[in-house]
Amino acid sequence: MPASPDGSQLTVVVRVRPMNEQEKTKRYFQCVFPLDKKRLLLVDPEKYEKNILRANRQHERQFGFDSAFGPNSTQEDVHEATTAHLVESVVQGYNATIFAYGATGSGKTFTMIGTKEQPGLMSLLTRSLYDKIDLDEYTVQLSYLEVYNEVIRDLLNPSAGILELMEDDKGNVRVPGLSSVRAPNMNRIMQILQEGNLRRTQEATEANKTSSRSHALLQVNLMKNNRQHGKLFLIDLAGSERASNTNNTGQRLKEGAAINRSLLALGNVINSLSSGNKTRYVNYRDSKLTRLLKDSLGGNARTCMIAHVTAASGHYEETYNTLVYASRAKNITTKPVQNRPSSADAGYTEALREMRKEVDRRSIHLTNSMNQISDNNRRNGIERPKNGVVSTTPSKKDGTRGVSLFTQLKEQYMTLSDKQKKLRQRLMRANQEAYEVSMGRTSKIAILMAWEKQKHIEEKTAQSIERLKADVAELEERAEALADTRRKTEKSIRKNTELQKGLENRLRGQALNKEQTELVDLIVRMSEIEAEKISVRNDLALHDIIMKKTDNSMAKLQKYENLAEKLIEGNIEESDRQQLEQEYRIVKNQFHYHLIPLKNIQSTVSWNTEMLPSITSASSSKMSSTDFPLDHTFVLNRKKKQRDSVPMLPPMQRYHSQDLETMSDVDLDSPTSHHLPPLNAF
Ligand SMILES: Nc1ncnc2c1ncn2[C@@H]1O[C@H](COP(=O)(O)OP(=O)(O)OP(=O)(O)O)[C@@H](O)[C@H]1O
Repeated sequence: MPASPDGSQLTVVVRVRPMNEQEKTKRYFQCVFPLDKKRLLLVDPEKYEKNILRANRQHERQFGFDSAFGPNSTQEDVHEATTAHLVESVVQGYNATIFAYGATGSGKTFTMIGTKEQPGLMSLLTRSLYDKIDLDEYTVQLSYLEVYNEVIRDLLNPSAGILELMEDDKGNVRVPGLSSVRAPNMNRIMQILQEGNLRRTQEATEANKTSSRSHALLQVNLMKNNRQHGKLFLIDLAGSERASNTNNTGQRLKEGAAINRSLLALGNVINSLSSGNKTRYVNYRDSKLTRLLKDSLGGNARTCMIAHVTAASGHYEETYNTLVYASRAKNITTKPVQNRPSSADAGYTEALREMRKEVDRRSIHLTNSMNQISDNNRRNGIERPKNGVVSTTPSKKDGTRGVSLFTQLKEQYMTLSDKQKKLRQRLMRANQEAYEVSMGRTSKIAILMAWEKQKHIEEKTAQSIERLKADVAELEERAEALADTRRKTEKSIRKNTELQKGLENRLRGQALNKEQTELVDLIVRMSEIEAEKISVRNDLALHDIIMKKTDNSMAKLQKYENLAEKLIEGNIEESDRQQLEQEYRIVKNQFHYHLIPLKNIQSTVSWNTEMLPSITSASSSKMSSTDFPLDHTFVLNRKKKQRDSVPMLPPMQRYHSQDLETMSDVDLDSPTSHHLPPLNAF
C-alpha cells in the first residue's frame, strides 16, 4: 500500500499520548477523544468554565487524518498502520520519510526511538526492512545526524565537528563528511541508535525531563550493487511549542527560537505545497531542516508525518496548534518518482563530459599545429591560401590546406550531431506522449466496450457514452498526429545519419596522422553515445509513466480494500450498507479498468532502437573501452535489447462500435454486466 488511502503520497496520522502522573496531579482532564480509527474530537476546556462572554464560542472541533491513535495504542499499532508499507516502497526503489512532529513532551521520541521494552519506529522499520530484503543482494547503511541551533553534527562520529550542507547542480542535498556505517543485523542497528541517542542534545525543560532540543535524522540507505537503491529518512523533530510556554530563559530561549525557526520554515514549506498553487515558490532555504528535507516533501519521496499530542487539558493550546498544522499538511500531494535504476544514464553523461573535454583539447592542439606549419611555410616562402579556399587533396608541401579542410569538416560533423540530438529528443517526446495517449485510449475503449454490450441503455447513459466516444476520437486524432511527427522525425534522423556517414568518410580521407584519425573516432563515438543516452532516458521516462499508472491503481486498490473492510465488519444500517455496496462496486470497477492498459502494454523497449547507430560500428570498436568512464555492461545490455526489440504498442485501429469483438489491443476480460465501470472513471 504505497499511498495514503486518499491516493496522496503524504500520510498524516496523529498519536495521542496518555496523561502522565504529573498531569493527573495537576487535575488536568482529557480533552482529546478518538472518535474512530481516523477522527479525533478536541474539546476546549473553556467549555466547562462558566464564562458568559464565551458561552457561544464553538467548543468542540473534529479533525480527520489518515489514522488516529488513542492513548492506548502500541508501537506496533502505529507501525503496522502507518509505516510498515513504506518499507515495501523503499525496496521498490522509492525514498520514504517519516517525521515525528509535536510539542515538547508529546511523545515524539517515544514513537521514533521508544524504549528497550517498547522499541519505536526506527527499530521496527529497519527490522521490517531486513525481513524484506535478500542480504546477498542488498546492504543497509546508516547515517545519523542532529540539527541543533542550525548546526549539523554527526551523531555517529562526534569528533567530525560541525558539518555543512551542500547542494550539487542537480539540487541533490548532501552532507560531506557525514559518516555512514554498515548495519549487518538488528543488534548492530539498536547499538548504533542507542549510541547516537546518547549524544543528542537533551535538557530538562519544564514540560519534559529529557527534552530533545535538536532534530534527529536517521538515514537508512538501501544499497544494491554499491549504489543507492532506496532511502528511508526517520526524523525525530524537536518540540514545536512556543518558547514562552515552557518558561525557558537564556540558552533555552535561544534554542526555542532556533527550533521554532526551523519548524516555521517547515510549516511554510508545507503551506506552500498544500496551497495547491503549483506556481507558488516553495522556499526550502530558510533552515537546515527544510533544506535536508527538500527531497522528502517536494516530490521524490513518500512521506509520513506522525503528529503527537497529549490528551491533557493543560496542553490544549499546543494540541490545537499541532492538529491544525497536521490537517493543513494533509493537503500536500507529492509526486513520488522512483529512483532511476542505479542512475542508468549517469555513465553516459560522465563519458560525454570527458569526451567533450578531449575533443576541445585535441582541437586546440590541432589549431596550434596548423599555426606552426603556417609559420614554417612562411619562413620557407610558401604563402597561406586566401579566403579559406582549400584543396580537397592534402598537399605534403602545404599541410595547412588539409588541416584547414579537416577542421571545417569536423565542425560540420559536430553541428550535424547537435541537430541529430535535437531530432532524437523530439522523437522521444513524441514517443512518450503517444505512449500515454495509447494507455488512456485503451482504458476508455475497455469501458465503452463493457457499456455497449448492454441491451437497454438509458438516455443519460447514452449521452455519457457519446462523450466517452468523443474523448476516444480525440485521443485517436492526437495519436495520429504524433505518429506523423514520429514518421517525419525518423525520416530526418535517417537522412542526417547518411550525411554524417558521408562526412565521417571525408574526414577519415582527410586525416593526415594518427592524432587526426583519433579525433574522428572520438567525435563519431560521441555522437553515438549521445544517441544511446537519449534512448536510455526514453526508456526511463516510459518506465516512470508505467509506475505512475501503477501508483494510481494502487490508490484505487486501497480505497477498494477499505470499503471491503467496512462491509465485512458489518455493524451498519441497511441504507448505509446499500450505499457502501454501490460505492464498492464502482471502486472495484475503477481498479479493474485502471489495470487494463497496464496488462496490455509490453513494457520494455524503446521505439527508437533502429534510430540508433550500431554499437559495434567500426569507429566504436576502435575506441578503447577504458578510454572513457562509460559503464560498458550497460552498452552490452542495450545491444541485447536491440536484438530483442519489438514495437512497443500495437498498430492503432480507430475504434468503431461494430469492431467490438475484433479489437485486438484490449483485454476483453471485463467484469460481468452488473459490474459496469463508471463512465466518468478517468
Ligand atoms: N504513547 C506513550 N505511551 C506511554 N508513554 C509515553 C507515550 N508517549 C510518550 N510517553 C512518555 O512521555 C514522556 C515524554 O515523551 P517523549 O520524550 O517521547 O516526548 P517528546 O515529544 O520527544 O519531547 P521532546 O520534544 O521534549 O523531546 C516520556 O517519559 C515518554 O516515555
